[in-house]
Amino acid sequence: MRRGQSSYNVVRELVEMQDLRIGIIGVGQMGADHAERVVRRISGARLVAVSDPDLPRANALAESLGEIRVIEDPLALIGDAGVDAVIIASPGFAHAEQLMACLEHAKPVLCEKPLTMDTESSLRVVEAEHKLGRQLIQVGFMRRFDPEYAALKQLLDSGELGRTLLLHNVHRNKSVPDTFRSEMIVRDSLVHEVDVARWLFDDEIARITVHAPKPTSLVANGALDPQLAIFEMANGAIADVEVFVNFQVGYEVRCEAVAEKGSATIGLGVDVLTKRAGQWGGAVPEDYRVRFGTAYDVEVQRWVDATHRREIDGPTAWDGYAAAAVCTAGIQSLQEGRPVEVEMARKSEVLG
Ligand SMILES: NC(=O)C1=CN([C@@H]2O[C@H](COP(=O)(O)OP(=O)(O)OC[C@H]3O[C@@H](n4cnc5c(N)ncnc54)[C@H](O)[C@@H]3O)[C@@H](O)[C@H]2O)C=CC1
Ligand SMILES: O=C1[C@@H](O)[C@H](O)[C@@H](O)[C@H](O)[C@H]1O
Repeated sequence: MRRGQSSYNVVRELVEMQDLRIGIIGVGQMGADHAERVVRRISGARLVAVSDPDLPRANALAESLGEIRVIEDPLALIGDAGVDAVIIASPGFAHAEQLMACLEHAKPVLCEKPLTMDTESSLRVVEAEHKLGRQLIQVGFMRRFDPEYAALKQLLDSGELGRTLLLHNVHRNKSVPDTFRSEMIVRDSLVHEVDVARWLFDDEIARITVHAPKPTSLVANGALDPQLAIFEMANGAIADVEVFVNFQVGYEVRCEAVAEKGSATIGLGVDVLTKRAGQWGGAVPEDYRVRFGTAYDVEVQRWVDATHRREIDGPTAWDGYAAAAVCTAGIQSLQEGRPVEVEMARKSEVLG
């Protein structure tokens, strides 16, 4: 014990020494949300650094959350000896380079989806991680941690309803920025259902068709919105997905699984059903941060806990790669107006 130091402080310091020291890259909407989560709700970890090319934004966030360093260069944050683990919440185009740097420095990383922007770079990431002989990358497909999705997965896996034959999905955002084009709807939004279908069916998507009905007149950037996607799973099951990112009303995510002996639906929002002033109904969440707040909390807490054990506990780099391959085929389908086979390396050939 140092002179003048209380035993309480010694214990506190020991606890803090064991905390995972997290650095966050990209502190826009999602990164700022994760920063607040790590500071206020996650145990066994503390936020020590942030990085964002928008320095005023990074400075303002760091100041509002306490003693947090701002490291201008994201690669310097990854290499910093005071950072044990990284959350990547930069835009998708920056992920490949930042993930490779995390692998180079052997830093565990929770990377927001998409893993990278294309199949080839995603595969390079998978291969680089495999070479290290340790899984360091977890991908931010947070729906796997949502209590409703988790209950649905458990029910389907129990076999109580027989084999699952179909999934009907709805994915609607209130609105997105003007820069959100047709391809982004596939890569940034539909990618969640790509992961959900692979996860719930425990199977790969063999073929994808993305249809573009007459677009909403409420976006002026030429985006094909809404889109209707059909995933044909390798084992013959089918999932359909409506993605509509300028729905105006609010955020809605639903999934109905149809099985041999019954069906199960999540995302009805029935827990907020109210009756008042001669009307009945409930609130529609504004966005994903509201609808999936618990899922993000569980995702980050389980990632922190697993990182302490030198493991990951969630979607792997392979899952990110598979999703990238499906989205690449999906974009081709959207452009060519036909079903497209998904081209993917064999898992056993890449991972042994
Ligand atoms: N899991 C989920 O439900 C969600 C995931 N996301 C994902 O999170 C990531 C970030 O998305 P948003 O926060 O919505 O975007 P955003 O545009 O709100 O924030 C991105 C931030 O990254 C910064 N940035 C730009 N280039 C950078 C670089 N090269 N290195 C580091 N930072 C850089 C920007 O200045 C900005 O502050 C994306 O991968 C996105 O797909 C976003 C929303 C929800
Ligand atoms: O990941 C997300 C956003 O990037 C995307 O833009 C939204 O469509 C999704 O609902 C949200 O979960």
